[in-house]
Order: sequence, then structure tokens, then C-alpha cells
Amino acid sequence: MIEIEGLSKRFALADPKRAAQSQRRDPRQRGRHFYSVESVSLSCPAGEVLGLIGPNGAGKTTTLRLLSGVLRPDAGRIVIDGEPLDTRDGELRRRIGFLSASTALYERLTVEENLRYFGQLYGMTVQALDERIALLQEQLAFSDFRHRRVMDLSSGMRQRANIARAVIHQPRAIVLDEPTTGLDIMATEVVLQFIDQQRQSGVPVIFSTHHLEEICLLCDRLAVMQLGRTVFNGPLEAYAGSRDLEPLRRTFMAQALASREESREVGDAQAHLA
Ligand SMILES: Nc1ncnc2c1ncn2[C@@H]1O[C@H](COP(=O)(O)OP(=O)(O)OP(=O)(O)O)[C@@H](O)[C@H]1O
Repeated sequence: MIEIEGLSKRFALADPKRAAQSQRRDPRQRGRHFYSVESVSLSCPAGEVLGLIGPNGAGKTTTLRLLSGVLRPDAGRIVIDGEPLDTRDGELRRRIGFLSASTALYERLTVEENLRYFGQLYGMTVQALDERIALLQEQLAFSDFRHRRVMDLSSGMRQRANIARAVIHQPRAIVLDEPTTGLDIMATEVVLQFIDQQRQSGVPVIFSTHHLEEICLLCDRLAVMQLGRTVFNGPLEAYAGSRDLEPLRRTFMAQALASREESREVGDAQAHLA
């Protein structure tokens, strides 16, 4: 279970006077600071997926960077499996597998060499690494390029390798910032299936996206951010039924959720027969 309570982060403005004159007035810009994230609280139980959506600049990336220990919050706390974590030490990074746009691999090394390198940094043994790489290779379908150098990979292959790197140490929770942005349909499908597999194996996953259909396909919960705050946070069904939602979006979500229910029932029945 991942819980974040009252998380806030502000950044000092480089030139507050100039910013005040040249920018459109933004309620997050106050005095000498820009308040990117204010009192954000979310929770994602084990075996569930939480989707984070919101317009450009709403504060999604900042929230996820706070949650994964890349940034330190000014206020608030992060609790994993009931244990509050000190955001100043490296424990958060060990507990959470975080994929962001700046997750990087060594270009001259192969995918496998990268995974072994990052796994060793987490103190994994050779045997633990062998097993973990074999599982991730299956889940992220990288057997064809496991031994290829990163510099020779397509963007879809690279993203799958990035995800494998982010979760090599078998973290207790997974946080993915726009994992499908810029990917083709095949790579997107692999990434979405990977998230679903984590859900089924009981790992909580939080991911941000601009695609409502990904939310409908995968998420149990949804958080909607606007101007640094959460304007909705709860079960997906509650959002889909919300009167505030514009009719077209409500119809789209109702249909998508019904077809998801149907395909999960078919999946359950097939699993039962197998
Ligand atoms: N280091 C920083 N210094 C100053 N302002 C920042 C910094 N990081 C983020 N911001 C501001 O905080 C706001 C939220 O940014 P953030 O990247 O979290 O939004 P987002 O919801 O992820 O947007 P997008 O969908 O475009 O990726 C933006 O206005 C951004 O300019």
C-alpha cells in the first residue's frame, strides 16, 4: 500500500518581479515562490492501479518525483505498507521503482549488462539477478534485444528496458511517469500488460498518463490534478458516474468500464478452465 498525505512542494522563482510581469497570473505563483504541489493526498492499496491525470503543468510529475524520493517535500509524508518513510534517506528509492523521462541506461552496454549493473548497485546476488531478469524478459518481451546495445534500440525497446531497470530490484511499489508517451501500439500494449501483471501479483502501481483509455483499461482508482491540487481522488467508477463530467466523457467511460468488466470476466473464466 502506498499512501501520501498532505504533500507540498514549492520552488523559488529565479526572478519573481519579472515572472509577475511577464506571466499570466497563476494562483500558484505567490511572493517569491511557485507552489507546484499543494496538500496532495493519495493512496493505492496492494494489487490496485492508480492513474494520475491532469492538464499540462498540473503537478503530476512533481508529485511522482516527490513520491519516489527524487525531490524532497516541504510538507507531508509518504507511507509504504504502513511505515512512514524518511524522505531524506535512500530508503524510498529502494522501496519504489520509479520510471521517469530522465531514467537513463548506459548506451554502450547491452540491456542485460545494464540490468546487471543497476541490480548490483542494489546489492542483488547473481542468482537473484538471473531470476529477476528472466521474469522481466518475459513480462516486457525483450528476449529479442536482451543482448543488444542500448544505442541500437528503438524508442519502444528502450522504454521497455528503462522499465526493467526501474523495477530490477523488485520494489514494493511502482511509480511510472507517462510510461507510454511516444510509444507505438505494440510497445504500448506490452507496457500496459506489464502494469496489469504487477496489479495481479499484488504490487501497487501509480502511473500518470494523458490517455483516458489507459485509465479505463487498467485503473481501479483515479486522481485528477489541476493547478497543483487533487480535484478528484477515488474509485474509477465514482469518477465515471460523476455529474461534473461532460456527457461525452461519461459515455466513453461507461462503455470502456463495461467492456473491461466483460474482458476480465472472460479472463477469469479462461483461467478457471485452464
Ligand atoms: N524545478 C522547478 N522549478 C520551478 N518550477 C517548476 C519546477 N518543476 C516544476 N515546476 C513547475 O511546476 C508546475 C508543475 O509541473 P509538472 O512537471 O509537475 O506538471 P505535469 O502535470 O507533470 O505536466 P505535463 O503533463 O506537462 O508533464 C509547472 O508549472 C512547472 O513549470
